[in-house]
Amino acid sequence: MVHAAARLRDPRRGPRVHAVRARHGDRAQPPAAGGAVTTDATEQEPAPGTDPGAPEPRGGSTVRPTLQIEDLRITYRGSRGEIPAVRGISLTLNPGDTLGLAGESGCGKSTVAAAVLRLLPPGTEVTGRILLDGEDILAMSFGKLRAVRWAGASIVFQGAMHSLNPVHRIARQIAEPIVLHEGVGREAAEARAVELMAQVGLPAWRATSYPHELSGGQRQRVMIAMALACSPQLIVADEATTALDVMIQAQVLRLLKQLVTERHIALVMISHDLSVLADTCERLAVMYAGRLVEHGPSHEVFAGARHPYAQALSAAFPTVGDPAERRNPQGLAGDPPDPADLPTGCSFHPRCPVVMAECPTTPVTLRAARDDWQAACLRVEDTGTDTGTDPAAATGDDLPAPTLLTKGDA
Ligand SMILES: Nc1ncnc2c1ncn2[C@@H]1O[C@H](COP(=O)(O)OP(=O)(O)OP(=O)(O)O)[C@@H](O)[C@H]1O
Repeated sequence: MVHAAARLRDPRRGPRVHAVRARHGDRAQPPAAGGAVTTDATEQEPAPGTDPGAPEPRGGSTVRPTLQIEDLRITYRGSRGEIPAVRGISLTLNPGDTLGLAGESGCGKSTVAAAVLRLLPPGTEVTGRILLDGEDILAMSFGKLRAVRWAGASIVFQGAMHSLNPVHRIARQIAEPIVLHEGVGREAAEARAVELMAQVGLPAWRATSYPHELSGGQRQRVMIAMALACSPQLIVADEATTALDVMIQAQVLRLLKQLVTERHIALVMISHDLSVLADTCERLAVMYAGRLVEHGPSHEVFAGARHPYAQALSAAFPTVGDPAERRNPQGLAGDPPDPADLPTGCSFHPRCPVVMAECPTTPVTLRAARDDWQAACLRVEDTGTDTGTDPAAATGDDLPAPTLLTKGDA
């Protein structure tokens, strides 16, 4: 299970201020001008309250989380100035957990995904912590990071055609990470590639095909086979099936779900489509304007979200099944805010159909609607059924200083 509980950080702690620090190593860049980052008090106090989840005892033993994200904040820096795309996200996935990450375009989903494998552009500022099997991704040397990509965690993006090398045959491409990470000879690695192809439903004769000879669904399967090649503990699937037609999408999703279950892999699946996430993942997290606004059991969130934004998102999809319970899709007026200029109080209040007088002035973070279900809305009564610990409260001020990503990360 994914754990998240909503203990609010002690407001007396106040906002944390970190000095910007460039990591030394591969082609390191100098620290950003100014040398310090302060996030405004509105946003910091109280801090977003999802629990990164202390390792949960299972059958008497302690399970080390596959992925632990603690108070992650990400700011892009470029010609458009500073764009705070992620504003304090905490999540924990244990082995075998499946988490769907949903939200409209621009809410920060892909930024979180890219951060997990440190694939953000140079100059991006990251604070908080990302632990993969206990190892700090942001503090890792580039050499170690290279070893972790594919073998520890792999990512499947939308648009496999662009991710595959057009001049190499399929088996060779799937074999590549095996050769690279396991020191296996090319012939043996390609034999393994053919086995992997069988697991994702691709016939052996396709081993010698080029990407352009495959359909979109087949190419996406190749990407999944590559993602599985080095038996990672974590797969991040970012809109991995969005471009596929519905039949192929259903097949690929079934396959992914099956492989994840069989191999006890943790899965973070990103999509605009809440219904797909609800069908594939056991838990659902909804993002808005760089923050989590709801996090709970998939089917329950999809059927009865607590946050008005998550409600609107799920109402945008038709339900199937019992005709008596069927609903027509409904839209949501307005657009997500500019990440660099968020509305005060609850960021969603200008679009909220049930906005209250205090919403524009009162910052709101995740509240425990239930021990396994949180929503960031003033209308949600905080049951205080917190099962975990606030990362900051648990560790004091020991969260690392921000990392300024360097060219070596790209
Ligand atoms: N490389 C970048 N440089 C500057 N800003 C960026 C960069 N990548 C993303 N952003 C901005 O960060 C914010 C979050 O983008 P992100 O792609 O993470 O959202 P998303 O929820 O994944 O959207 P989508 O579903 O469209 O991929 C957006 O405002 C986006 O414009």
